[in-house]
Parts: sequence; C-alpha cells; structure tokens
Amino acid sequence: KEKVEITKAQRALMKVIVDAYNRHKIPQDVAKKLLQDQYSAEENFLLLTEMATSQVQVLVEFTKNIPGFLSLNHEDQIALLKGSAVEAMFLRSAQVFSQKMPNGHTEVLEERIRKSGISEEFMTPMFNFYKSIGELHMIEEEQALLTAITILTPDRPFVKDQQAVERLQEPMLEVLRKLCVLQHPQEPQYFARLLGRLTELRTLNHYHAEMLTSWRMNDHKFTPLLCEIWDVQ
Ligand SMILES: O=C(NC1CCCCC1)[C@H]([C@@H]1CCCCO1)n1c(-c2ccc(Cl)cc2)nc2cc(F)c(Cl)cc21
Repeated sequence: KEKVEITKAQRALMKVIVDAYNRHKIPQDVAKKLLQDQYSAEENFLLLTEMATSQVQVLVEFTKNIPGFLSLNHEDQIALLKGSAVEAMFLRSAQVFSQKMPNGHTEVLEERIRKSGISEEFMTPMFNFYKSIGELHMIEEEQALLTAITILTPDRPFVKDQQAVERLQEPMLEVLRKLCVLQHPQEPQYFARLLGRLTELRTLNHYHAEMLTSWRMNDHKFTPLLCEIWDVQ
C-alpha cells in the first residue's frame, strides 16, 4: 500500500495555483443570468462572447502566476495560451455547470443552453463533457491544478521548447496524482479518469469554431481578442 504524502514544497505549489485560480475566477453570474431570463440567440451569443473575452483576460492573469511560466520563451508562452484558451473556457463552463445548485436549477440551465442558439449536433458532446466533469465532484484544488495542467500542455502547436513546458507540467501532475489518492482513497483510478477528461476536452476544441459560426443568427460578431484566440472570422 503506497504511503502517499504531499511534501511542503508540493503544498506550497498547490497553494500558489489555488490562490491564483480563486483570484482569477470568472464571476459565476453567467449561470445566474441564464437562470433569471430567457435570451434570444443574439443576446446569448453576445453574452458568450463577452464572458469568453473576459475569461481569456482572466486566464492570462492566472497563467502568469504559474511558477516558471514567465521564464519560458515568450513565443512559447503565447503558443500555450492560444492553444489552451478554448479548452480552459469549456473546462470553466463545465465547472460552472457542475456547481451545486438548488433543486431543478441545473435542468433549467441545461434547457436554456440547449435553446441558446447552438446547433443541435454539438449538444451531445458538450453536455457529455459537462456531465462527466460533474460526476468527478472535483474539489477546487483539483479544478485549479487541472486548469494549470491544461495550459501547460507541451504538444500545443508552435511550441518550440516542449521539454521546458514538460518540466513545469510534471510537478503539477505529481501533486494532482497525490491529491487524488488522498482525496479519493476508494477510487485508485480517479487520477486516470481526471486526465481522461483532458482528452475529451481536446475533442471539443475541434467543434468550437463551427459551434460559433453555426450559432442560429446572422452576422456573428467577435471581439478582436476572440478572433485572435478562436479560429473565427
Ligand atoms: O457564457 C458561457 N460560458 C462562459 C464562458 C467563460 C467562462 C464562464 C462560462 C456559455 C453560455 C451558454 C449559453 C449562451 C451564453 O453563453 N456557456 C457554455 C458554452 C460555451 C461555449 C460554447 Cl461554443 C457554447 C456554450 N456552456 C455553459 C455552461 C454553463 F453552465 C454556463 Cl452558466 C454557461 C455556459
């Protein structure tokens, strides 16, 4: 039976990541807004682009707090942010969707999102992902570490020094692995399931540009930042 113990240094690393994650959380009010009123496809699209734009800004701030990130090659820093922004947005959306809500609220939220203007064909993969994240009942340390691990994916397009990124990602993976063993002792496969979600997240990457351009409305307007980050317009 492996005696798992998180070292002082690993606890310190986890604290830096969780503090940064909590400082840079997107306001949960997008869920509240969607629960309050029904919006037109145009209003929903505008809400999404506004939320996604501010989430990218928040993601940059969070990433700057990842120990060692700012010492990476500058082009690689951009490549990591550009390569992970969409996944970080879906991961954050899944975490917002999975948060504990009063009875019946999640169903209303799901209904509102299903009717928000997104094409039917993307609902299944998107909600399958949201529900698989929900089933994990992640604690905030796991959410924060998983977001940092997603950003520090070495094999993003155009990353030159992949080894440097691996050297930053590995300690995060090790802390998360230990945390999973300590947090879910009855479930030895929990860590593997968590990493499996990152594979599912990459498949949503493929759909996102089409999800946006097929939004049931004319004339899809994006902010300049989203044009940079998303492969749209
Ligand atoms: O704003 C959203 N997500 C933000 C993004 C930044 C981080 C915080 C959450 C969108 C909403 C969906 C309805 C129409 C308005 O947009 N959204 C998406 C979503 C994201 C990408 C695409 Cl292409 C389609 C849908 N899934 C969501 C799950 C949820 F629980 C909630 Cl509350 C909102 C969610």
